[in-house]
Amino acid sequence: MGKPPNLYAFEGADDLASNLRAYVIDAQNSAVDRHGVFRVAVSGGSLPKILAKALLEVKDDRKVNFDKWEVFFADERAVPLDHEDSNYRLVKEEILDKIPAELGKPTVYPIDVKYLDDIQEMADQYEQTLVGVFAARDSVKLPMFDLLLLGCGPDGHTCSLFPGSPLLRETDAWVLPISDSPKPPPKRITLSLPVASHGIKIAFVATGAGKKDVMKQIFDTEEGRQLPCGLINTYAQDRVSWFVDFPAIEGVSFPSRRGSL
Ligand SMILES: O=C(O)[C@H](O)[C@@H](O)[C@H](O)[C@H](O)COP(=O)(O)O
Repeated sequence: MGKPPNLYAFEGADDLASNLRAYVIDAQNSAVDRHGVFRVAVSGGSLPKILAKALLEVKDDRKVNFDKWEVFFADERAVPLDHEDSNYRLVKEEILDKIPAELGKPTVYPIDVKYLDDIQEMADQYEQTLVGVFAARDSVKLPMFDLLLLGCGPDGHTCSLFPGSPLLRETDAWVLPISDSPKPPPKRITLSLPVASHGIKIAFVATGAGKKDVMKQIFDTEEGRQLPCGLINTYAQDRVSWFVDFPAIEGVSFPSRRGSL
């Protein structure tokens, strides 16, 4: 038995956002001290809006140093970048377009839309992007993000890794195509489970009563530990922190720290 993940629960969105902010800025500062940049992978879904609140709305005296950020997509839908299903578009509209000039500009790595009709090629190209940034594949086994910011679906999926998917068994590729995602749209690319579990820090954000059944499964049952989010908890242990609100953990027995980090 390793060290369990951290589960932080907050009464409201403001509290969650200010604690998420503190956590992200700590991760940013240690990454910048370590290697001069902050490499982050983000998901779609409800996460970008909550992250925007944490990074851009909460006021305190600590600085989000966007100049040092390199932003990647933990998963992305195979659609044009201005399409309403695009995670890039979501992150751009919620966060990138709203960053005030004095906080600097992140470097962003979207998918290459040349390959919309060939998602295997799109996944391979995105993997090559990671290779270019994180070092050659033969010199590092897996890319190590400083922080992965992930969501959790009501079925326990994360990134575009869905329960029972053969993609969960992939041990070699860093980025995988999926053509039959149960959550629309069907065609996507996603980080593989080993990459998603390998971050220096991994944060899940899950809010609302719609998540309470899956949270109970993931934290309180053996079956739930086999779901994609549960597998990341098992592999990454206390490198994982969950930021949730009270409705999302109603009935969960696993101990949570309430109110602050
Ligand atoms: O592109 C996607 O579909 C997302 O990356 C996906 O993995 C998301 O994070 C979860 O479905 C949770 O979404 P919610 O936070 O909206 O429930």
